[in-house]
Amino acid sequence: MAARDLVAAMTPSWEQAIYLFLGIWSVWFVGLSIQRLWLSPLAHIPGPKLAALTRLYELYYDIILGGQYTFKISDLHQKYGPVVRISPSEVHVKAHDFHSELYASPIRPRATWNFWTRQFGAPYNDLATIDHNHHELRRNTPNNFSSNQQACNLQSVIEERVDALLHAFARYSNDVPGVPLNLMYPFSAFANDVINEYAFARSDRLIEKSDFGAQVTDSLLMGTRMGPIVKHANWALTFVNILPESLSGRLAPGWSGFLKMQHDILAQIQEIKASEKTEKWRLYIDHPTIFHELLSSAELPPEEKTSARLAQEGQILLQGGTLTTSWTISLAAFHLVNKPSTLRKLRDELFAAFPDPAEAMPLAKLENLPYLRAVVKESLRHGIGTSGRLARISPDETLVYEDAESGKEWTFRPGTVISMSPYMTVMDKSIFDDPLGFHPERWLEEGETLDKYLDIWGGGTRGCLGRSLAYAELYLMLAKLFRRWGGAGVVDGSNEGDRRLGDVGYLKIFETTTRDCEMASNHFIPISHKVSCLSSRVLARMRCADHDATGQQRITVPPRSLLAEQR
Ligand code: HEM
Repeated sequence: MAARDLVAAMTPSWEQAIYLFLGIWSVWFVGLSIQRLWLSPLAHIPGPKLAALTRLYELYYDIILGGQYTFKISDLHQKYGPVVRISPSEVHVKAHDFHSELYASPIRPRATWNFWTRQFGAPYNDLATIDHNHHELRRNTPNNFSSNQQACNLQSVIEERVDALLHAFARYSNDVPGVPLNLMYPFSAFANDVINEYAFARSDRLIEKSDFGAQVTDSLLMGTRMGPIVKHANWALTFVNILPESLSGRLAPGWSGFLKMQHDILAQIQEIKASEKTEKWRLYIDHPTIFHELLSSAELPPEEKTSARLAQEGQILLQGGTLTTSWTISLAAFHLVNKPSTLRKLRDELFAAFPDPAEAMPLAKLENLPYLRAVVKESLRHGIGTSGRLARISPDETLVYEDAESGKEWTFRPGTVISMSPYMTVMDKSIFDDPLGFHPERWLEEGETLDKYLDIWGGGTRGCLGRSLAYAELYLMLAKLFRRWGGAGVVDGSNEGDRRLGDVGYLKIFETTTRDCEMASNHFIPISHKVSCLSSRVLARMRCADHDATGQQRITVPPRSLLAEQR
């Protein structure tokens, strides 16, 4: 009896329990605040106190306002200078001359940060690998795979898909003349087919589908839109993953398509694994898939060759290889048609270099056409690449940044999380005059001096793996498209463009303005305005030349059968 009384006396009431909890929480909160605001090695870095105190500050801009933190960080730099503390453990630097110091050469190890890599939802992937040496090990095999030489070797694969797309454009404009087409989908189908063919030696041939496989693009976009949520609340991904697929597909629109992509990749890996040491494996010698490369690598230990890990490599290749490139091509097409003076110059150059439209277009020759090269660079600048920041940690080297303007020196201890954003360089007025304008000429006038500011590929040993492939796709697509198709201004607006005898057709802009194409939010890749209807990023009405409603120029049109013969 006495013991029971003692237990009862010691058991706190609900009220007491709440006070106890609040007391402990307050002590913890005060301690944490003192540590973050005054004792942290980052305490001397300027920035908003709230950002230094809690990650909820970043969450507010990322999730509540929807991908707005990049813009907020820009504002913070205006207020606090080139070095700003943007979260309890992250410093952001806006100073291009620090880029080579932060991203550094391979002999200066750079790790990355697990909070930052969570957004990719693929923790075993190369891009998400934290440790420098581990990343090197994983990266080494696909690095050989994605060399310049490999992109050249696969020129025929890329060209075949470009031709297929131009054929699909002609078919579309004949079948439904004047009906607008959202160009993002066909260009995304193109990039997706190429990366599938390039890395997995197979293709869903989205270009041939009547809607250009729009669901695949939407699923990939949905994956990137989940990024900020997964970064701040990683459990959300675990939760969605443990739900039955029929339910998770309904909760997150586009998720079913994303899961299908993952299943397809896994199925292919299992098929390839099963074919090891058989005749089928040998059939791939001419065009090995990334999985053949990884599985036969002598450097990679068995734990690096599990199906789950390989599937994540495949997933990031598909995501990285589709949306970035296709968005850049969409922007190039939009801006060229929207600014006829640039289209005219490009077409003059293409017509002079390739008098016969059916002539082969070797990549090496295209890369040496100055105006085309300038158009590609300007489009990449507008595309930004990854609109988010790229974080690095120097594990054992102290980094120093000296602000030339103020003479102030900043020292970052080993282990400090430091990030920079390509967006802030490529949209910097002091480097690129009228940064939102489309001016390929700047790359001709200022020669190679601007090249170092086009840092959209990231840097150091972790820089983009698909750079050569992306360049090859951009050159071939833009050259072939605008050698055969002209531009005709804006639907219900100006008819000014560039239409020439022999053109297969022309592109006209439909309900899209330059502002619509500007970055409106960051979901690791830039998402443009018209956020509510992502699908309307760039619209172009297409017509084969005989459907020319303006009557300005009647051009003999190749009938569909002739188009097919030309190929
Ligand atoms: C316009 C086109 C593209 C742009 C602007 C771009 C940009 C980038 C950037 C900024 C990074 C992060 C680099 C870093 O952390 O320093 C990256 C990584 C990556 N990209 Fe691209 N990318 C493009 C196209 C492609 C293509 C076509 C592929 C497919 C082969 C690809 C595959 C990858 C992969 C696998 C990584 C991770 C590399 C690693 O961590 O080792 N990208 N890309």
